[in-house]
Amino acid sequence: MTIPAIAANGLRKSYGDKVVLDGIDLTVAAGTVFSLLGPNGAGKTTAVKILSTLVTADAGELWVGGHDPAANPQAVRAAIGVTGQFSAVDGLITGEENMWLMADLNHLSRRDGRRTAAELLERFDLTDAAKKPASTYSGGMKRRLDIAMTLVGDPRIIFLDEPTTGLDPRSRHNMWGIIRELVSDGVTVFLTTQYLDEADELADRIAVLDDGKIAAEGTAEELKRLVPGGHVRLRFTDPAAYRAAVAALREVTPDEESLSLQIPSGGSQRELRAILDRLHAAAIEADELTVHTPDLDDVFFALTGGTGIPDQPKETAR
Ligand SMILES: Nc1ncnc2c1ncn2[C@@H]1O[C@H](COP(=O)(O)OP(=O)(O)OP(=O)(O)O)[C@@H](O)[C@H]1O
Repeated sequence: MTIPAIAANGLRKSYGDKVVLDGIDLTVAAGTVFSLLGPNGAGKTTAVKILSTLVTADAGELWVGGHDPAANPQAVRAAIGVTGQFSAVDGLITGEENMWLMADLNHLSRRDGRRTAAELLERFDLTDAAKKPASTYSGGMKRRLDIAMTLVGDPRIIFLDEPTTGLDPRSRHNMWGIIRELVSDGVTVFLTTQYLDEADELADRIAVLDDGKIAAEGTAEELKRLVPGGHVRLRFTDPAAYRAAVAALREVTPDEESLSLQIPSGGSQRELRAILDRLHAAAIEADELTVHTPDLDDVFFALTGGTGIPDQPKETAR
């Protein structure tokens, strides 16, 4: 068995009376993306802070990059990079100067530091902005600079704490490309996010954090199999047709206001035909029929009672 890049066993942390992490177990294989998914305040940042040695745990066995963060924080720090809500970017100096500072902190020679900085600025499309103060950068540019600064130390494990929160769709997709590139270089990524589509898109494994506990853990596909979220949705413009359909079909969840109804379904041809046959037999014509397969939204709502996840565009209809 290979040694995991990150492991936690029974991780606990409270602030006063508030239990933030209530016995968390997780394992992250080297070279994979692990996503800790949860709503605001779920404890994601606290978990990152503990694993990256910024905060000490109350209890639990931890293992990061071959070391125990509590016993050997320096060794853990040498193996990891952290970017996110507590960004290291200094807005008063230029992007390039931020990179040079990082090179100094990593004890690179002046020559190596300048070369590495130039290469990373180029890689993250920041060469043109390199001589401008970082305070003038857009949100996406700041995040890219933050990651570039982290990579100066060539970490094998990177913690990305909500790397795309607040970014526009284009910058989000850029960031996803950067994360994929890191993984293709063999880096292990520990990603926290409140976005289900982000976890679905990037993560090899996902843990859903809710109320200080891991509510479920697995691949996106495994998590989706946990919930019977699949359904067919029919929409009508004619109220009479809508009412006739509600009467004609079985297991219907009607929504009077939108003149639509849902029928649980795995979306197979046979199931669809059964629905269409019934509509046909009753001479009812729906104005719209969509098939929805379960997605991480369904998983999340089933597991957590639907607290606090922001609205996201649903792209599951076909
Ligand atoms: N230093 C602290 N002192 C007291 N309470 C804290 C401290 N840090 C975090 N908390 C509390 O712990 C809980 C979890 O916070 P944390 O920042 O880990 O959540 P999160 O999942 O990262 O959420 P967000 O998406 O808002 O960053 C919150 O209720 C927060 O108020």
